Amino acid sequence: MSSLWTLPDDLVVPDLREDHPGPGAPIPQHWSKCLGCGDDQPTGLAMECTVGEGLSVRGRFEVATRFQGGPGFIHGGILMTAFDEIQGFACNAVFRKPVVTGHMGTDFKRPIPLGAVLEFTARVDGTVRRKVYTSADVRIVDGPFADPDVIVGSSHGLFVLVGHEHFEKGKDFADGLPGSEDISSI
Ligand SMILES: CCCCC/C=C\C/C=C\C/C=C\C/C=C\CCCC(=O)SCCNC(=O)CCNC(=O)[C@H](O)C(C)(C)COP(=O)(O)OP(=O)(O)OC[C@H]1O[C@@H](n2cnc3c(N)ncnc32)[C@H](O)[C@@H]1OP(=O)(O)O
Repeated sequence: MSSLWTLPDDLVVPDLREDHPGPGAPIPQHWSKCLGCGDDQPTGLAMECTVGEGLSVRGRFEVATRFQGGPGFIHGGILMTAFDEIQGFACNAVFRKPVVTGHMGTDFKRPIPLGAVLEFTARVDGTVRRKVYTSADVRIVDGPFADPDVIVGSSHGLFVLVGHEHFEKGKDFADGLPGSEDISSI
């Protein structure tokens, strides 16, 4: 079973920037307090991301006990959080500009056990004006149920390019603010 998701006919596939780093280059957290990638967010996923082939990025994290939904398995919302993060990173790697999630859909194809090490691949499929269309999949590459040939979940997203003023509205409520070490400060 797979969700219905149709890319628009007027999709524009972006070129890679000349200074785009090659596959395997590490991508820093976008800021330390982020639930998805931050290293100063003890309840978070601390997803580690690298540049992938072409317009893609990769991300990895281990399913900790605190991410349990049904007994022994990942909570579906945690998987969606990871997909949100990695598709956001795909946009950021290609455009080096902030995006926010407008819409996301996720297919849960196989149960994912606690202790599994998940590897995500996300890519920019194209743009229409400020809209960035993305897709992603995930495999278990280590730990229980590991089989790198099996896609255990997939996702599509519509992200919207925004200016930094979008985030100004949150400053009064923020738990810290991005620093120079975070890619958000670019
Ligand atoms: C303090 C400084 C901090 C600076 C941080 C800076 C940067 C961060 C940098 C890097 C990040 C790196 C990696 C990212 C990692 C993770 C990402 C996680 C992302 C999130 O987790 S983020 C939280 C959840 N997210 C929201 O909190 C969004 C709430 N929302 C809004 O803020 C508005 O809704 C917005 C801005 C989306 C649009 O508003 P708007 O007024 O700017 O523009 P508008 O409405 O015109 O939409 C423009 C075109 O998008 C289409 N469109 C819009 N929404 C759609 C939908 N749902 N479905 C289908 N199409 C949609 C329209 O139909 C139109 O399409 P068209 O061009 O065809 O007319």
